[in-house]
Amino acid sequence: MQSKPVITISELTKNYEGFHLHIDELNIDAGSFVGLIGENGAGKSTLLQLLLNQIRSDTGSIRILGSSYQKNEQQIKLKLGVVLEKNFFPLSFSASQIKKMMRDIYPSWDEALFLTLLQNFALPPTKKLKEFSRGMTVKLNFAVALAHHPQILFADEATSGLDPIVRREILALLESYVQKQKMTVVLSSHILSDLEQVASHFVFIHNGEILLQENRADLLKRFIVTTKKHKQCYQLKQAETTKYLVEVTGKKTTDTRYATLEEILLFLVKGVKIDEGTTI
Ligand SMILES: Nc1ncnc2c1ncn2[C@@H]1O[C@H](COP(=O)(O)OP(=O)(O)OP(=O)(O)O)[C@@H](O)[C@H]1O
Repeated sequence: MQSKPVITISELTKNYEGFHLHIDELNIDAGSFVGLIGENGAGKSTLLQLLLNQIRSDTGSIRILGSSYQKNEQQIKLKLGVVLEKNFFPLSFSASQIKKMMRDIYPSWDEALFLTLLQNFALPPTKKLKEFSRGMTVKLNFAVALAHHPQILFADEATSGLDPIVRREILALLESYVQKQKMTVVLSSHILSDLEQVASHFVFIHNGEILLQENRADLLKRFIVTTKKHKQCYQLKQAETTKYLVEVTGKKTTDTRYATLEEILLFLVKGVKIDEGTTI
């Protein structure tokens, strides 16, 4: 059965000097874990800011949970969880003080869940944020974002600068919310190996446009890496060997392997597409 989209974008544009974001169409279904990926300056944060109504688009429309910000901003925002790269809570606050603040904002605030998350993350309730490490701060921000049962969670580069163990802990938690509660996650990250493990869909932005949107299972089975040149392939010259990315047409042979997400993106952006008849 097809899920209903919880995010619908059509003909969205946003212009800055020297940068143009243009998204024809993007639909994100409930219960998806979307990895938003792209090079520095590709437009990931701009798209997330538009999705959160932090900036206005020049043209086009965004519908979140079947409604628009023009009509229902407050109701929509109460159903969203947000974790950004920078912490936005006062550093003089403790987790307990943040808890008091959040329960006045969110009618769906779940105090028991928040305390459980603090405990699971081993976060002290009374220590001030200014005494937290980066990892502790990020965990707290996720605990706050999850404790009001958001239907969609947006995270922009939130796990950058964290060690792999903390990142895995956070991603596994998000994965469990997606699977058990059909929460939708849209998470931007440059750590492609993380996303390769947890994301169910990838949206790849390049120069302000969506170059690729595909589900994980299809994308990671679509390309193989080989050292043999094929008639139609992407070539990436590296220091020692030249590797080719080939779209899978038949069976994968034993001398090839599936491309990683990082290789696919690197080949698509930096690789040279070799068409039939081209000599290299
Ligand atoms: N407020 C702004 N005013 C002018 N230009 C902006 C503004 N915000 C973003 N831009 C420009 O929009 C482009 C996309 O930036 P954005 O932050 O969306 O990229 P990103 O994909 O999130 O990059 P990164 O991975 O480096 O965080 C950049 O060229 C940036 O300079």
